[in-house]
Amino acid sequence: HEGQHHDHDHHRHHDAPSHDSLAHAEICGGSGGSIIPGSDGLCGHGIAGAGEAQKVIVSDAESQKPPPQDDGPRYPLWTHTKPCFNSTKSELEICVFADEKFANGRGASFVMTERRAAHVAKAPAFKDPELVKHTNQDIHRTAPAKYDMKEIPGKGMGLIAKQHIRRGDLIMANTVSLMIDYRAFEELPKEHYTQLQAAAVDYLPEAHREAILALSTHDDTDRTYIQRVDKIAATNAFDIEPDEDDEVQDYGFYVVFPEIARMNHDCRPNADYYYDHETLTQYIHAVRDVFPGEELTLSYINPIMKRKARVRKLQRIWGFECACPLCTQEQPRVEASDLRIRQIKELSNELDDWEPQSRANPAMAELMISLYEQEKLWGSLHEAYVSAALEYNAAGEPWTAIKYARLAVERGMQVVGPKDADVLEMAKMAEDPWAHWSWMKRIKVRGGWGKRSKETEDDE
Ligand SMILES: C[S@@+](CC[C@H](N)C(=O)[O-])C[C@H]1O[C@@H](n2cnc3c(N)ncnc32)[C@H](O)[C@@H]1O
Repeated sequence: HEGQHHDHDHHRHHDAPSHDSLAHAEICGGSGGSIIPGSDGLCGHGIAGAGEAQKVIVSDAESQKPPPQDDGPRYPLWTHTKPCFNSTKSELEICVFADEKFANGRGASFVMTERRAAHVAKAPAFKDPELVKHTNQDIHRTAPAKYDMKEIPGKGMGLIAKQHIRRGDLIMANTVSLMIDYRAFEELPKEHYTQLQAAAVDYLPEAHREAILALSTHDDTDRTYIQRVDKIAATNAFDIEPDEDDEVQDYGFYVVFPEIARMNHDCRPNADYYYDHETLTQYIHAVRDVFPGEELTLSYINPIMKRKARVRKLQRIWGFECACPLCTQEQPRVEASDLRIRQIKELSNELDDWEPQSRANPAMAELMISLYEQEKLWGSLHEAYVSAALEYNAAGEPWTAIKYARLAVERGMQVVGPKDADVLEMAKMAEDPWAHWSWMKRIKVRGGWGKRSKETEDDE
């Protein structure tokens, strides 16, 4: 049951993760090395992040002026840049890059190539700690928590709401603690990437490191330090896709966030997550109202799967028997749910088809919304609203299109975030549906506005 990670393929990018959980499962787990890498002796002499910023610094040094406050990342950026290992398959060299000062002293560690670390370091969060001032309430709390961490029978620890949390409320947000380029698992032998992981954790400031080391390993097997860090990463990491400007698009990141890592799985969760590359932050919002005493949950897998597939995937990848309310209800209810899932998939294919032969129409999108509601897929509902906005607009009904575009924005902001492509597109459509590519689309392709289609004429 090695190599678990949060599979986020239910949000738009259905085929995006290039590494299915199993790919990592094969390389994670098992025996690790035994050396705990010490300090790399490079403290305080790290390399600069972006090339551009380096130029600014060089010219400042020449003119004896201090670097401008608002230009370029802090310098030196990295407090550690070692150890490094060369790939056995390519020219790549993969190292640990740690920044103890990141996010107002919380720190963050990266296992990646120097080039990719420089790309990540261009994120505004490195320049402007104000951006992440209110995140990371776990280690040095300045606001009361909305939950308590408690032992949950059969699940290890979990988070229990201690107050009413409204739909859309932010529950917590964490900046990256340990961010690993997926290529580390492909390019390096296990004994090397596990050493990099352990060193990366070692370089985090003490309280932060302790929070990571206290995380679940899923079982209590005896392990070396390096094996334990590897198992902690495998039990708690999320898959993060590369940002649009990243020159590496085929490999994402494997990322641990210690506070978020305490949330257990439910097939119909009350919270959802999205990652923002600019702030290097994972945000967790409630997708429905949560009452005091309820456990806060996320779905570790695509929730739009039939029961058997969900149970099998959770068992295979995470090693637990799903006992969530959806998986344990009586048979007639399970069957009704599975039928709805099947219909959602069929409708989704039809609605995604923009060729003239598609039968998609607004009623089909309305049915989709209803099925999502019946299934309590609150974290995915914005997808159905997007379909409805497109269908109404394509049918030439701008006001209903605007209504659904607004609903898609409102829901989408909480689960895929304000910078998500769908959310931005829906915001634009809500302003001017007539200028959107979908305007009259289903009518035009069927023979032009006002004209009867050839098929209808032939039928008569
Ligand atoms: C990301 S951690 C969640 C927090 C963890 N329970 C803890 O004690 O820190 C993932 C691990 O929690 C446990 N877990 C999560 N959801 C569960 C569920 N629905 N049923 C049983 N165990 C679950 C499994 O051991 C899984 O490997």
